[in-house]
Amino acid sequence: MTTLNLPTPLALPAPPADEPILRVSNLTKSFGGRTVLDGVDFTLHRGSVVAFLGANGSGKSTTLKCVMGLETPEAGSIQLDGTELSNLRGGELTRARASVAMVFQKIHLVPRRTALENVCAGALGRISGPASVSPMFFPRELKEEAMAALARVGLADRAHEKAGRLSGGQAQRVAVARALCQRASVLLADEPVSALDPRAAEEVMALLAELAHEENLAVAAVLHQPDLAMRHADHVIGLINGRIEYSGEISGLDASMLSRLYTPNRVAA
Ligand SMILES: Nc1ncnc2c1ncn2[C@@H]1O[C@H](COP(=O)(O)OP(=O)(O)OP(=O)(O)O)[C@@H](O)[C@H]1O
Repeated sequence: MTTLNLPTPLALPAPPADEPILRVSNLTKSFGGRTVLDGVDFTLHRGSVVAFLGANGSGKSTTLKCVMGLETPEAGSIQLDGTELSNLRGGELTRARASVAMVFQKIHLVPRRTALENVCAGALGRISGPASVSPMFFPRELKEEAMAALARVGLADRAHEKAGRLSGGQAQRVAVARALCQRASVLLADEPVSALDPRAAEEVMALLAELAHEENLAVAAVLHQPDLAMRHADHVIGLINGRIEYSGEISGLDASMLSRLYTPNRVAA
């Protein structure tokens, strides 16, 4: 029989409720000798949306990739739920990272699989046995959880549609449902709405904000649309040349700061 192996929680005391779930300090990264992140510090809290703004090449994506382990920083600290990730190895690191999900501009769904099967795939990190190799063997309780996630993003009626037949906005919502099925507590979204039309972009950002506020997720989204950040983010981080130039409430982001953030970087991407 297929078993759902829930990850064993790390034996760490739960941080107080007002502690950040993610604390990044002094993140430093270079490519080919060129510094692209220069001492980046920020925190993410449950129940809140942080938007990363900045010109092309300012280091927004690299910041998220370092947190996800897709890039390795030269220096800095990344603490997830109070645990320094660089101190973890093997299964412990995998389990810690399982609480962070990523949503990309280029939506990574398997087009020939149904929306439901794609959402179930969010649980692959905790499944063993035949279900880990074929959706045919996904257990009933996983399908129910995936169905609830699809309902949460407003797509229960498309559960059995092949992902390749969904619109861009629907596909991105399926990707968000997959993150819910992963049971992530941090959702990193790298330009999640850049490929969507304005209405779908608005809907996806509204959904991310709703999930942050109602499901207590910590959401960080790289955006190229300051207006979307103004409507949906609780906090904004503005990067210039790999340094944080602005970190604060959306209300403090005035026209002159926005214009500075979007002055082309010294070395553009
Ligand atoms: N794998 C890589 N190899 C070499 N340089 C890279 C790599 N990834 C990113 N860079 C460089 O690092 C800098 C920051 O890139 P990054 O993608 O983080 O910027 P960004 O702010 O997300 O830009 P954009 O808005 O264009 O996506 C850019 O100059 C980019 O060319």
